[in-house]
Amino acid sequence: MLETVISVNNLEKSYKNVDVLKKINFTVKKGSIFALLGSNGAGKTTTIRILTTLIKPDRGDAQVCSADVVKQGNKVREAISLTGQSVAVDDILTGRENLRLIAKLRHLPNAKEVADELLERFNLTDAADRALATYSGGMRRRLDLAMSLVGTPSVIFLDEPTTGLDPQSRMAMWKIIRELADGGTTVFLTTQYLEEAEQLADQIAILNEGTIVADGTVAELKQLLPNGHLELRFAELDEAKQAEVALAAYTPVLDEAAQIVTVTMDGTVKQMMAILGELEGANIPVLEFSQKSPTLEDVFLKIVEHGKEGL
Ligand SMILES: Nc1ncnc2c1ncn2[C@@H]1O[C@H](COP(=O)(O)OP(=O)(O)OP(=O)(O)O)[C@@H](O)[C@H]1O
Repeated sequence: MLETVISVNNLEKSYKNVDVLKKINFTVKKGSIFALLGSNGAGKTTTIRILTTLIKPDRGDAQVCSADVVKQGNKVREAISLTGQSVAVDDILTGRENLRLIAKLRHLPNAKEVADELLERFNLTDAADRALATYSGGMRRRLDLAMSLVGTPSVIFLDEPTTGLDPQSRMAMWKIIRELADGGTTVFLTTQYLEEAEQLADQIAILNEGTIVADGTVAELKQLLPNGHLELRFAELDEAKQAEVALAAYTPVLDEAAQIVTVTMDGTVKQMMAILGELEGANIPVLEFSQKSPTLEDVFLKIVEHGKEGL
């Protein structure tokens, strides 16, 4: 069985009268990618700040690499690195100088080699001797991540690693993150992009109003929302409108421009046949239909809207 690298137990944190974290619990396995999802202000950064020893919880405890984040902060800090939302690198120095500086600060004997190897790995060799001020957003993020890998930490915390990146840079970042996990590094990331969590994460936890409302693999989370959708397209808008009336029992949504009616269903063949039979009986010809499984976004929105009990 895979080793647990992060363990969070009944963690609580409040600021004045705001209860940011209310007894949260989760565990993260070695070499996995864990994504913490939540709306703005849900408490994601607060969780990361506690796990990286920047702030202390009010109650509960957490261990990272078997060390307690409050009582053994030094041990935790030796095992981790944190890459924040704001890029914490020096603009006047070059990429290479930034990396060497960090390697020296970490007392690595081979700072030059470490910097060269990371520049190569992050595809920054060509820009290595340019001042950082000339780097694009994607290059800065790559350098930021490269800097956090100096000293080969066991666990890396990435707070919204791809916010503001274009699709190409985002995919390059995803590739690097996957490679890190494949190499045995545990990755803890927060993201506002559900697609990012769906693409990358082995395990996802959804934080809502200070509570973990869902925790599992993408497939497990999707099972929380068994309902799927059936999209029915019609040749004429008039037919689509008739279908909307005929299928009133299935909460239809009409897209007039596309002449598509989307209905909610339980995903069974029986119900699909009942829906199509209904239209057949009413003499409304369907041009084409397709079944849609719930996306992670559907699950997230539903949970955030209604809480887990409302699913
Ligand atoms: N130092 C502080 N003092 C008072 N309130 C704070 C402090 N830090 C965070 N908060 C509040 O705690 C709540 C959670 O903040 P946090 O930054 O953890 O959320 P988040 O999920 O990371 O949000 P975002 O996606 O916007 O970054 C917010 O309501 C925030 O205003």
